[in-house]
Amino acid sequence: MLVAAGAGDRLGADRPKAFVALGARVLLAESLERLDGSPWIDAIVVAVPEGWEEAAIVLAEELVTSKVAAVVTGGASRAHSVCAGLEEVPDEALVVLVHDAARPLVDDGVIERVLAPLAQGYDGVVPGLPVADTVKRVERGVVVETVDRDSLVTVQTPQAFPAHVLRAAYAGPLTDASDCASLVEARGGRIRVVDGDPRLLKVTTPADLALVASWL
Ligand SMILES: Nc1ccn([C@@H]2O[C@H](COP(=O)(O)OP(=O)(O)OP(=O)(O)O)[C@@H](O)[C@H]2O)c(=O)n1
Ligand SMILES: C[C@](O)(CO)[C@H](O)COP(=O)(O)O
Repeated sequence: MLVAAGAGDRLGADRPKAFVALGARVLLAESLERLDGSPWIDAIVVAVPEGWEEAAIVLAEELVTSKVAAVVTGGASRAHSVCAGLEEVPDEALVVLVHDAARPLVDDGVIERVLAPLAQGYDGVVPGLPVADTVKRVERGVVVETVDRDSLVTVQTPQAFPAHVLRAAYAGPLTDASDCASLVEARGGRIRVVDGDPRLLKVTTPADLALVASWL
């Protein structure tokens, strides 16, 4: 599943983030084409903002993608968009991989890394990166604690789950979960972390967009 229904307020563009230019085409095109070309992926459900469904269908046709099973209207939060996408995931799917369109530079390396540990019985697998900076907990502008960063990672997508585990997690309250794994964790699920990739940077600000464009 490719979630692309965010507004992109922090990017400050005149259109939803998935449809801003990245190089010669739109941001959504990059991850869509990469997932479509992956031998590990059979079907793709794309969630886009209301009013952008037709644009996404046209884009998929222009890219000559062959695996787009459905384009759905996303929701008010990422979790609601994932929920909408899950409705269209084929019943026979055993594994669901959820990826942010805002991370265009997805490749088969990270897809293989998140899929492999599922065979060992994990309830989910996420790519993570070590924290490079010192981390402090702050209250009203004053440091209250310097946090031990050795056990911390920042988490990326794609995130992979057995389909029944992800469906069960999204059948309950969505809370304000910022990623899929946190809903699985809340039900006691065991999530494995594998190596992420700095080039899987999430395009959030204009500086991120310029950086990712320079890597293309
Ligand atoms: N209602 C939402 C919100 C986010 N996303 C997707 O979730 C991913 C991560 O979201 P992020 O880029 O962090 O947030 P945006 O809502 O897109 O950006 P902003 O918070 O700046 O508005 C993106 O691919 C985004 O399209 C989504 O499908 N539906
Ligand atoms: C899912 C995610 O990309 C994992 O890092 C991230 O939580 C989404 O960010 P958001 O800003 O909370 O939408």
